[in-house]
Amino acid sequence: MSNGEFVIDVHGLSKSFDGKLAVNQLSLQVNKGEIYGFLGPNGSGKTTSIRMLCGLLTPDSGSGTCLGFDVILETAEIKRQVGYMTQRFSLYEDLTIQENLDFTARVYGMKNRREVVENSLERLGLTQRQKQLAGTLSGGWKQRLALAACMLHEPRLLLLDEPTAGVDPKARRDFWDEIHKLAADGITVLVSTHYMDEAERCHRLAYLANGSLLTHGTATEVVAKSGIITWSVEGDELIHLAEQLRGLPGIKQIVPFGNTLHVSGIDAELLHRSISVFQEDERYHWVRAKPGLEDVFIQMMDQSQDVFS
Ligand SMILES: Nc1ncnc2c1ncn2[C@@H]1O[C@H](COP(=O)(O)OP(=O)(O)OP(=O)(O)O)[C@@H](O)[C@H]1O
Repeated sequence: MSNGEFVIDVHGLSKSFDGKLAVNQLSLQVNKGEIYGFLGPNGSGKTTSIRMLCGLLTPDSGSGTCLGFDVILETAEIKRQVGYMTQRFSLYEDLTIQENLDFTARVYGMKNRREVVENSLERLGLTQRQKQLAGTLSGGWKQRLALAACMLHEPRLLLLDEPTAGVDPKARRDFWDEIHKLAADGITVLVSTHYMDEAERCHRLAYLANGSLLTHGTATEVVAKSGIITWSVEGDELIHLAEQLRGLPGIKQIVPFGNTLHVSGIDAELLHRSISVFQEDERYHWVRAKPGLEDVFIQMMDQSQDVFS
């Protein structure tokens, strides 16, 4: 890699579609062997960012490198060397498992195709089922097959766009174990997700809203930077309590969490003043809670809607 340091190193990437800004001045640095999470609501620009990084979309402005190659001038090299798993797995449902892998190996122009596909089938434990149509596999197996397909050419960078959407929790956990193994082998992974548990499994993460990167860092740093203060309350008829709390000074959000409500704000004193009346009510039990990523991201989503709506 020419920059010798970052696997992804881009500055000020922007992209508009029909005059509407989809990604606004994205700057991002990702280290080798790092699992970097991309979070944000639907339409926030995650896919567009990933496509600019792997050379499928040309940025309107900005510059940088991916795997040491220029994201504007050397896109052919980048495309050859990244593994890109698109949303909905991009498998051909009416081709067999073996044919899907073979097709991908052909796309990458691999010379030792047969051997590579056979090895991949064996690693997946799908040799016996290689003639089965990909469309008949379960969601978890489709996902494993798609990951195997984008790993055939041994990329050093994986770009995974919502790889676990609609997959059951066991398959998601297995998938993340696999991702961590790959990262331990030095493969860098950029992964977009809507799942908070997955966000917590990333080494670092970024949150996008309306095309702009609002925050980034480790999960702990992101929570600490947000300055959010959260109280958790237990008791009966929390739904009525929520109605009474909504809109009071200092209360920015009220979110049900199982049998509790999380009541959060940024101004500790104002928040405390607003909830103090209800703290005296013996029907409720209040404790200061450790805010999680979900509290922070809900808050960010609300803020960005305030700004952009
Ligand atoms: N090819 C395109 N033509 C026109 N508009 C597009 C195109 N691709 C993306 N957009 C728009 O750009 C914005 C960002 O979309 P993008 O798909 O990057 O978001 P996302 O964060 O990946 O969303 P999701 O979580 O739903 O996948 C959206 O408003 C989307 O409609």
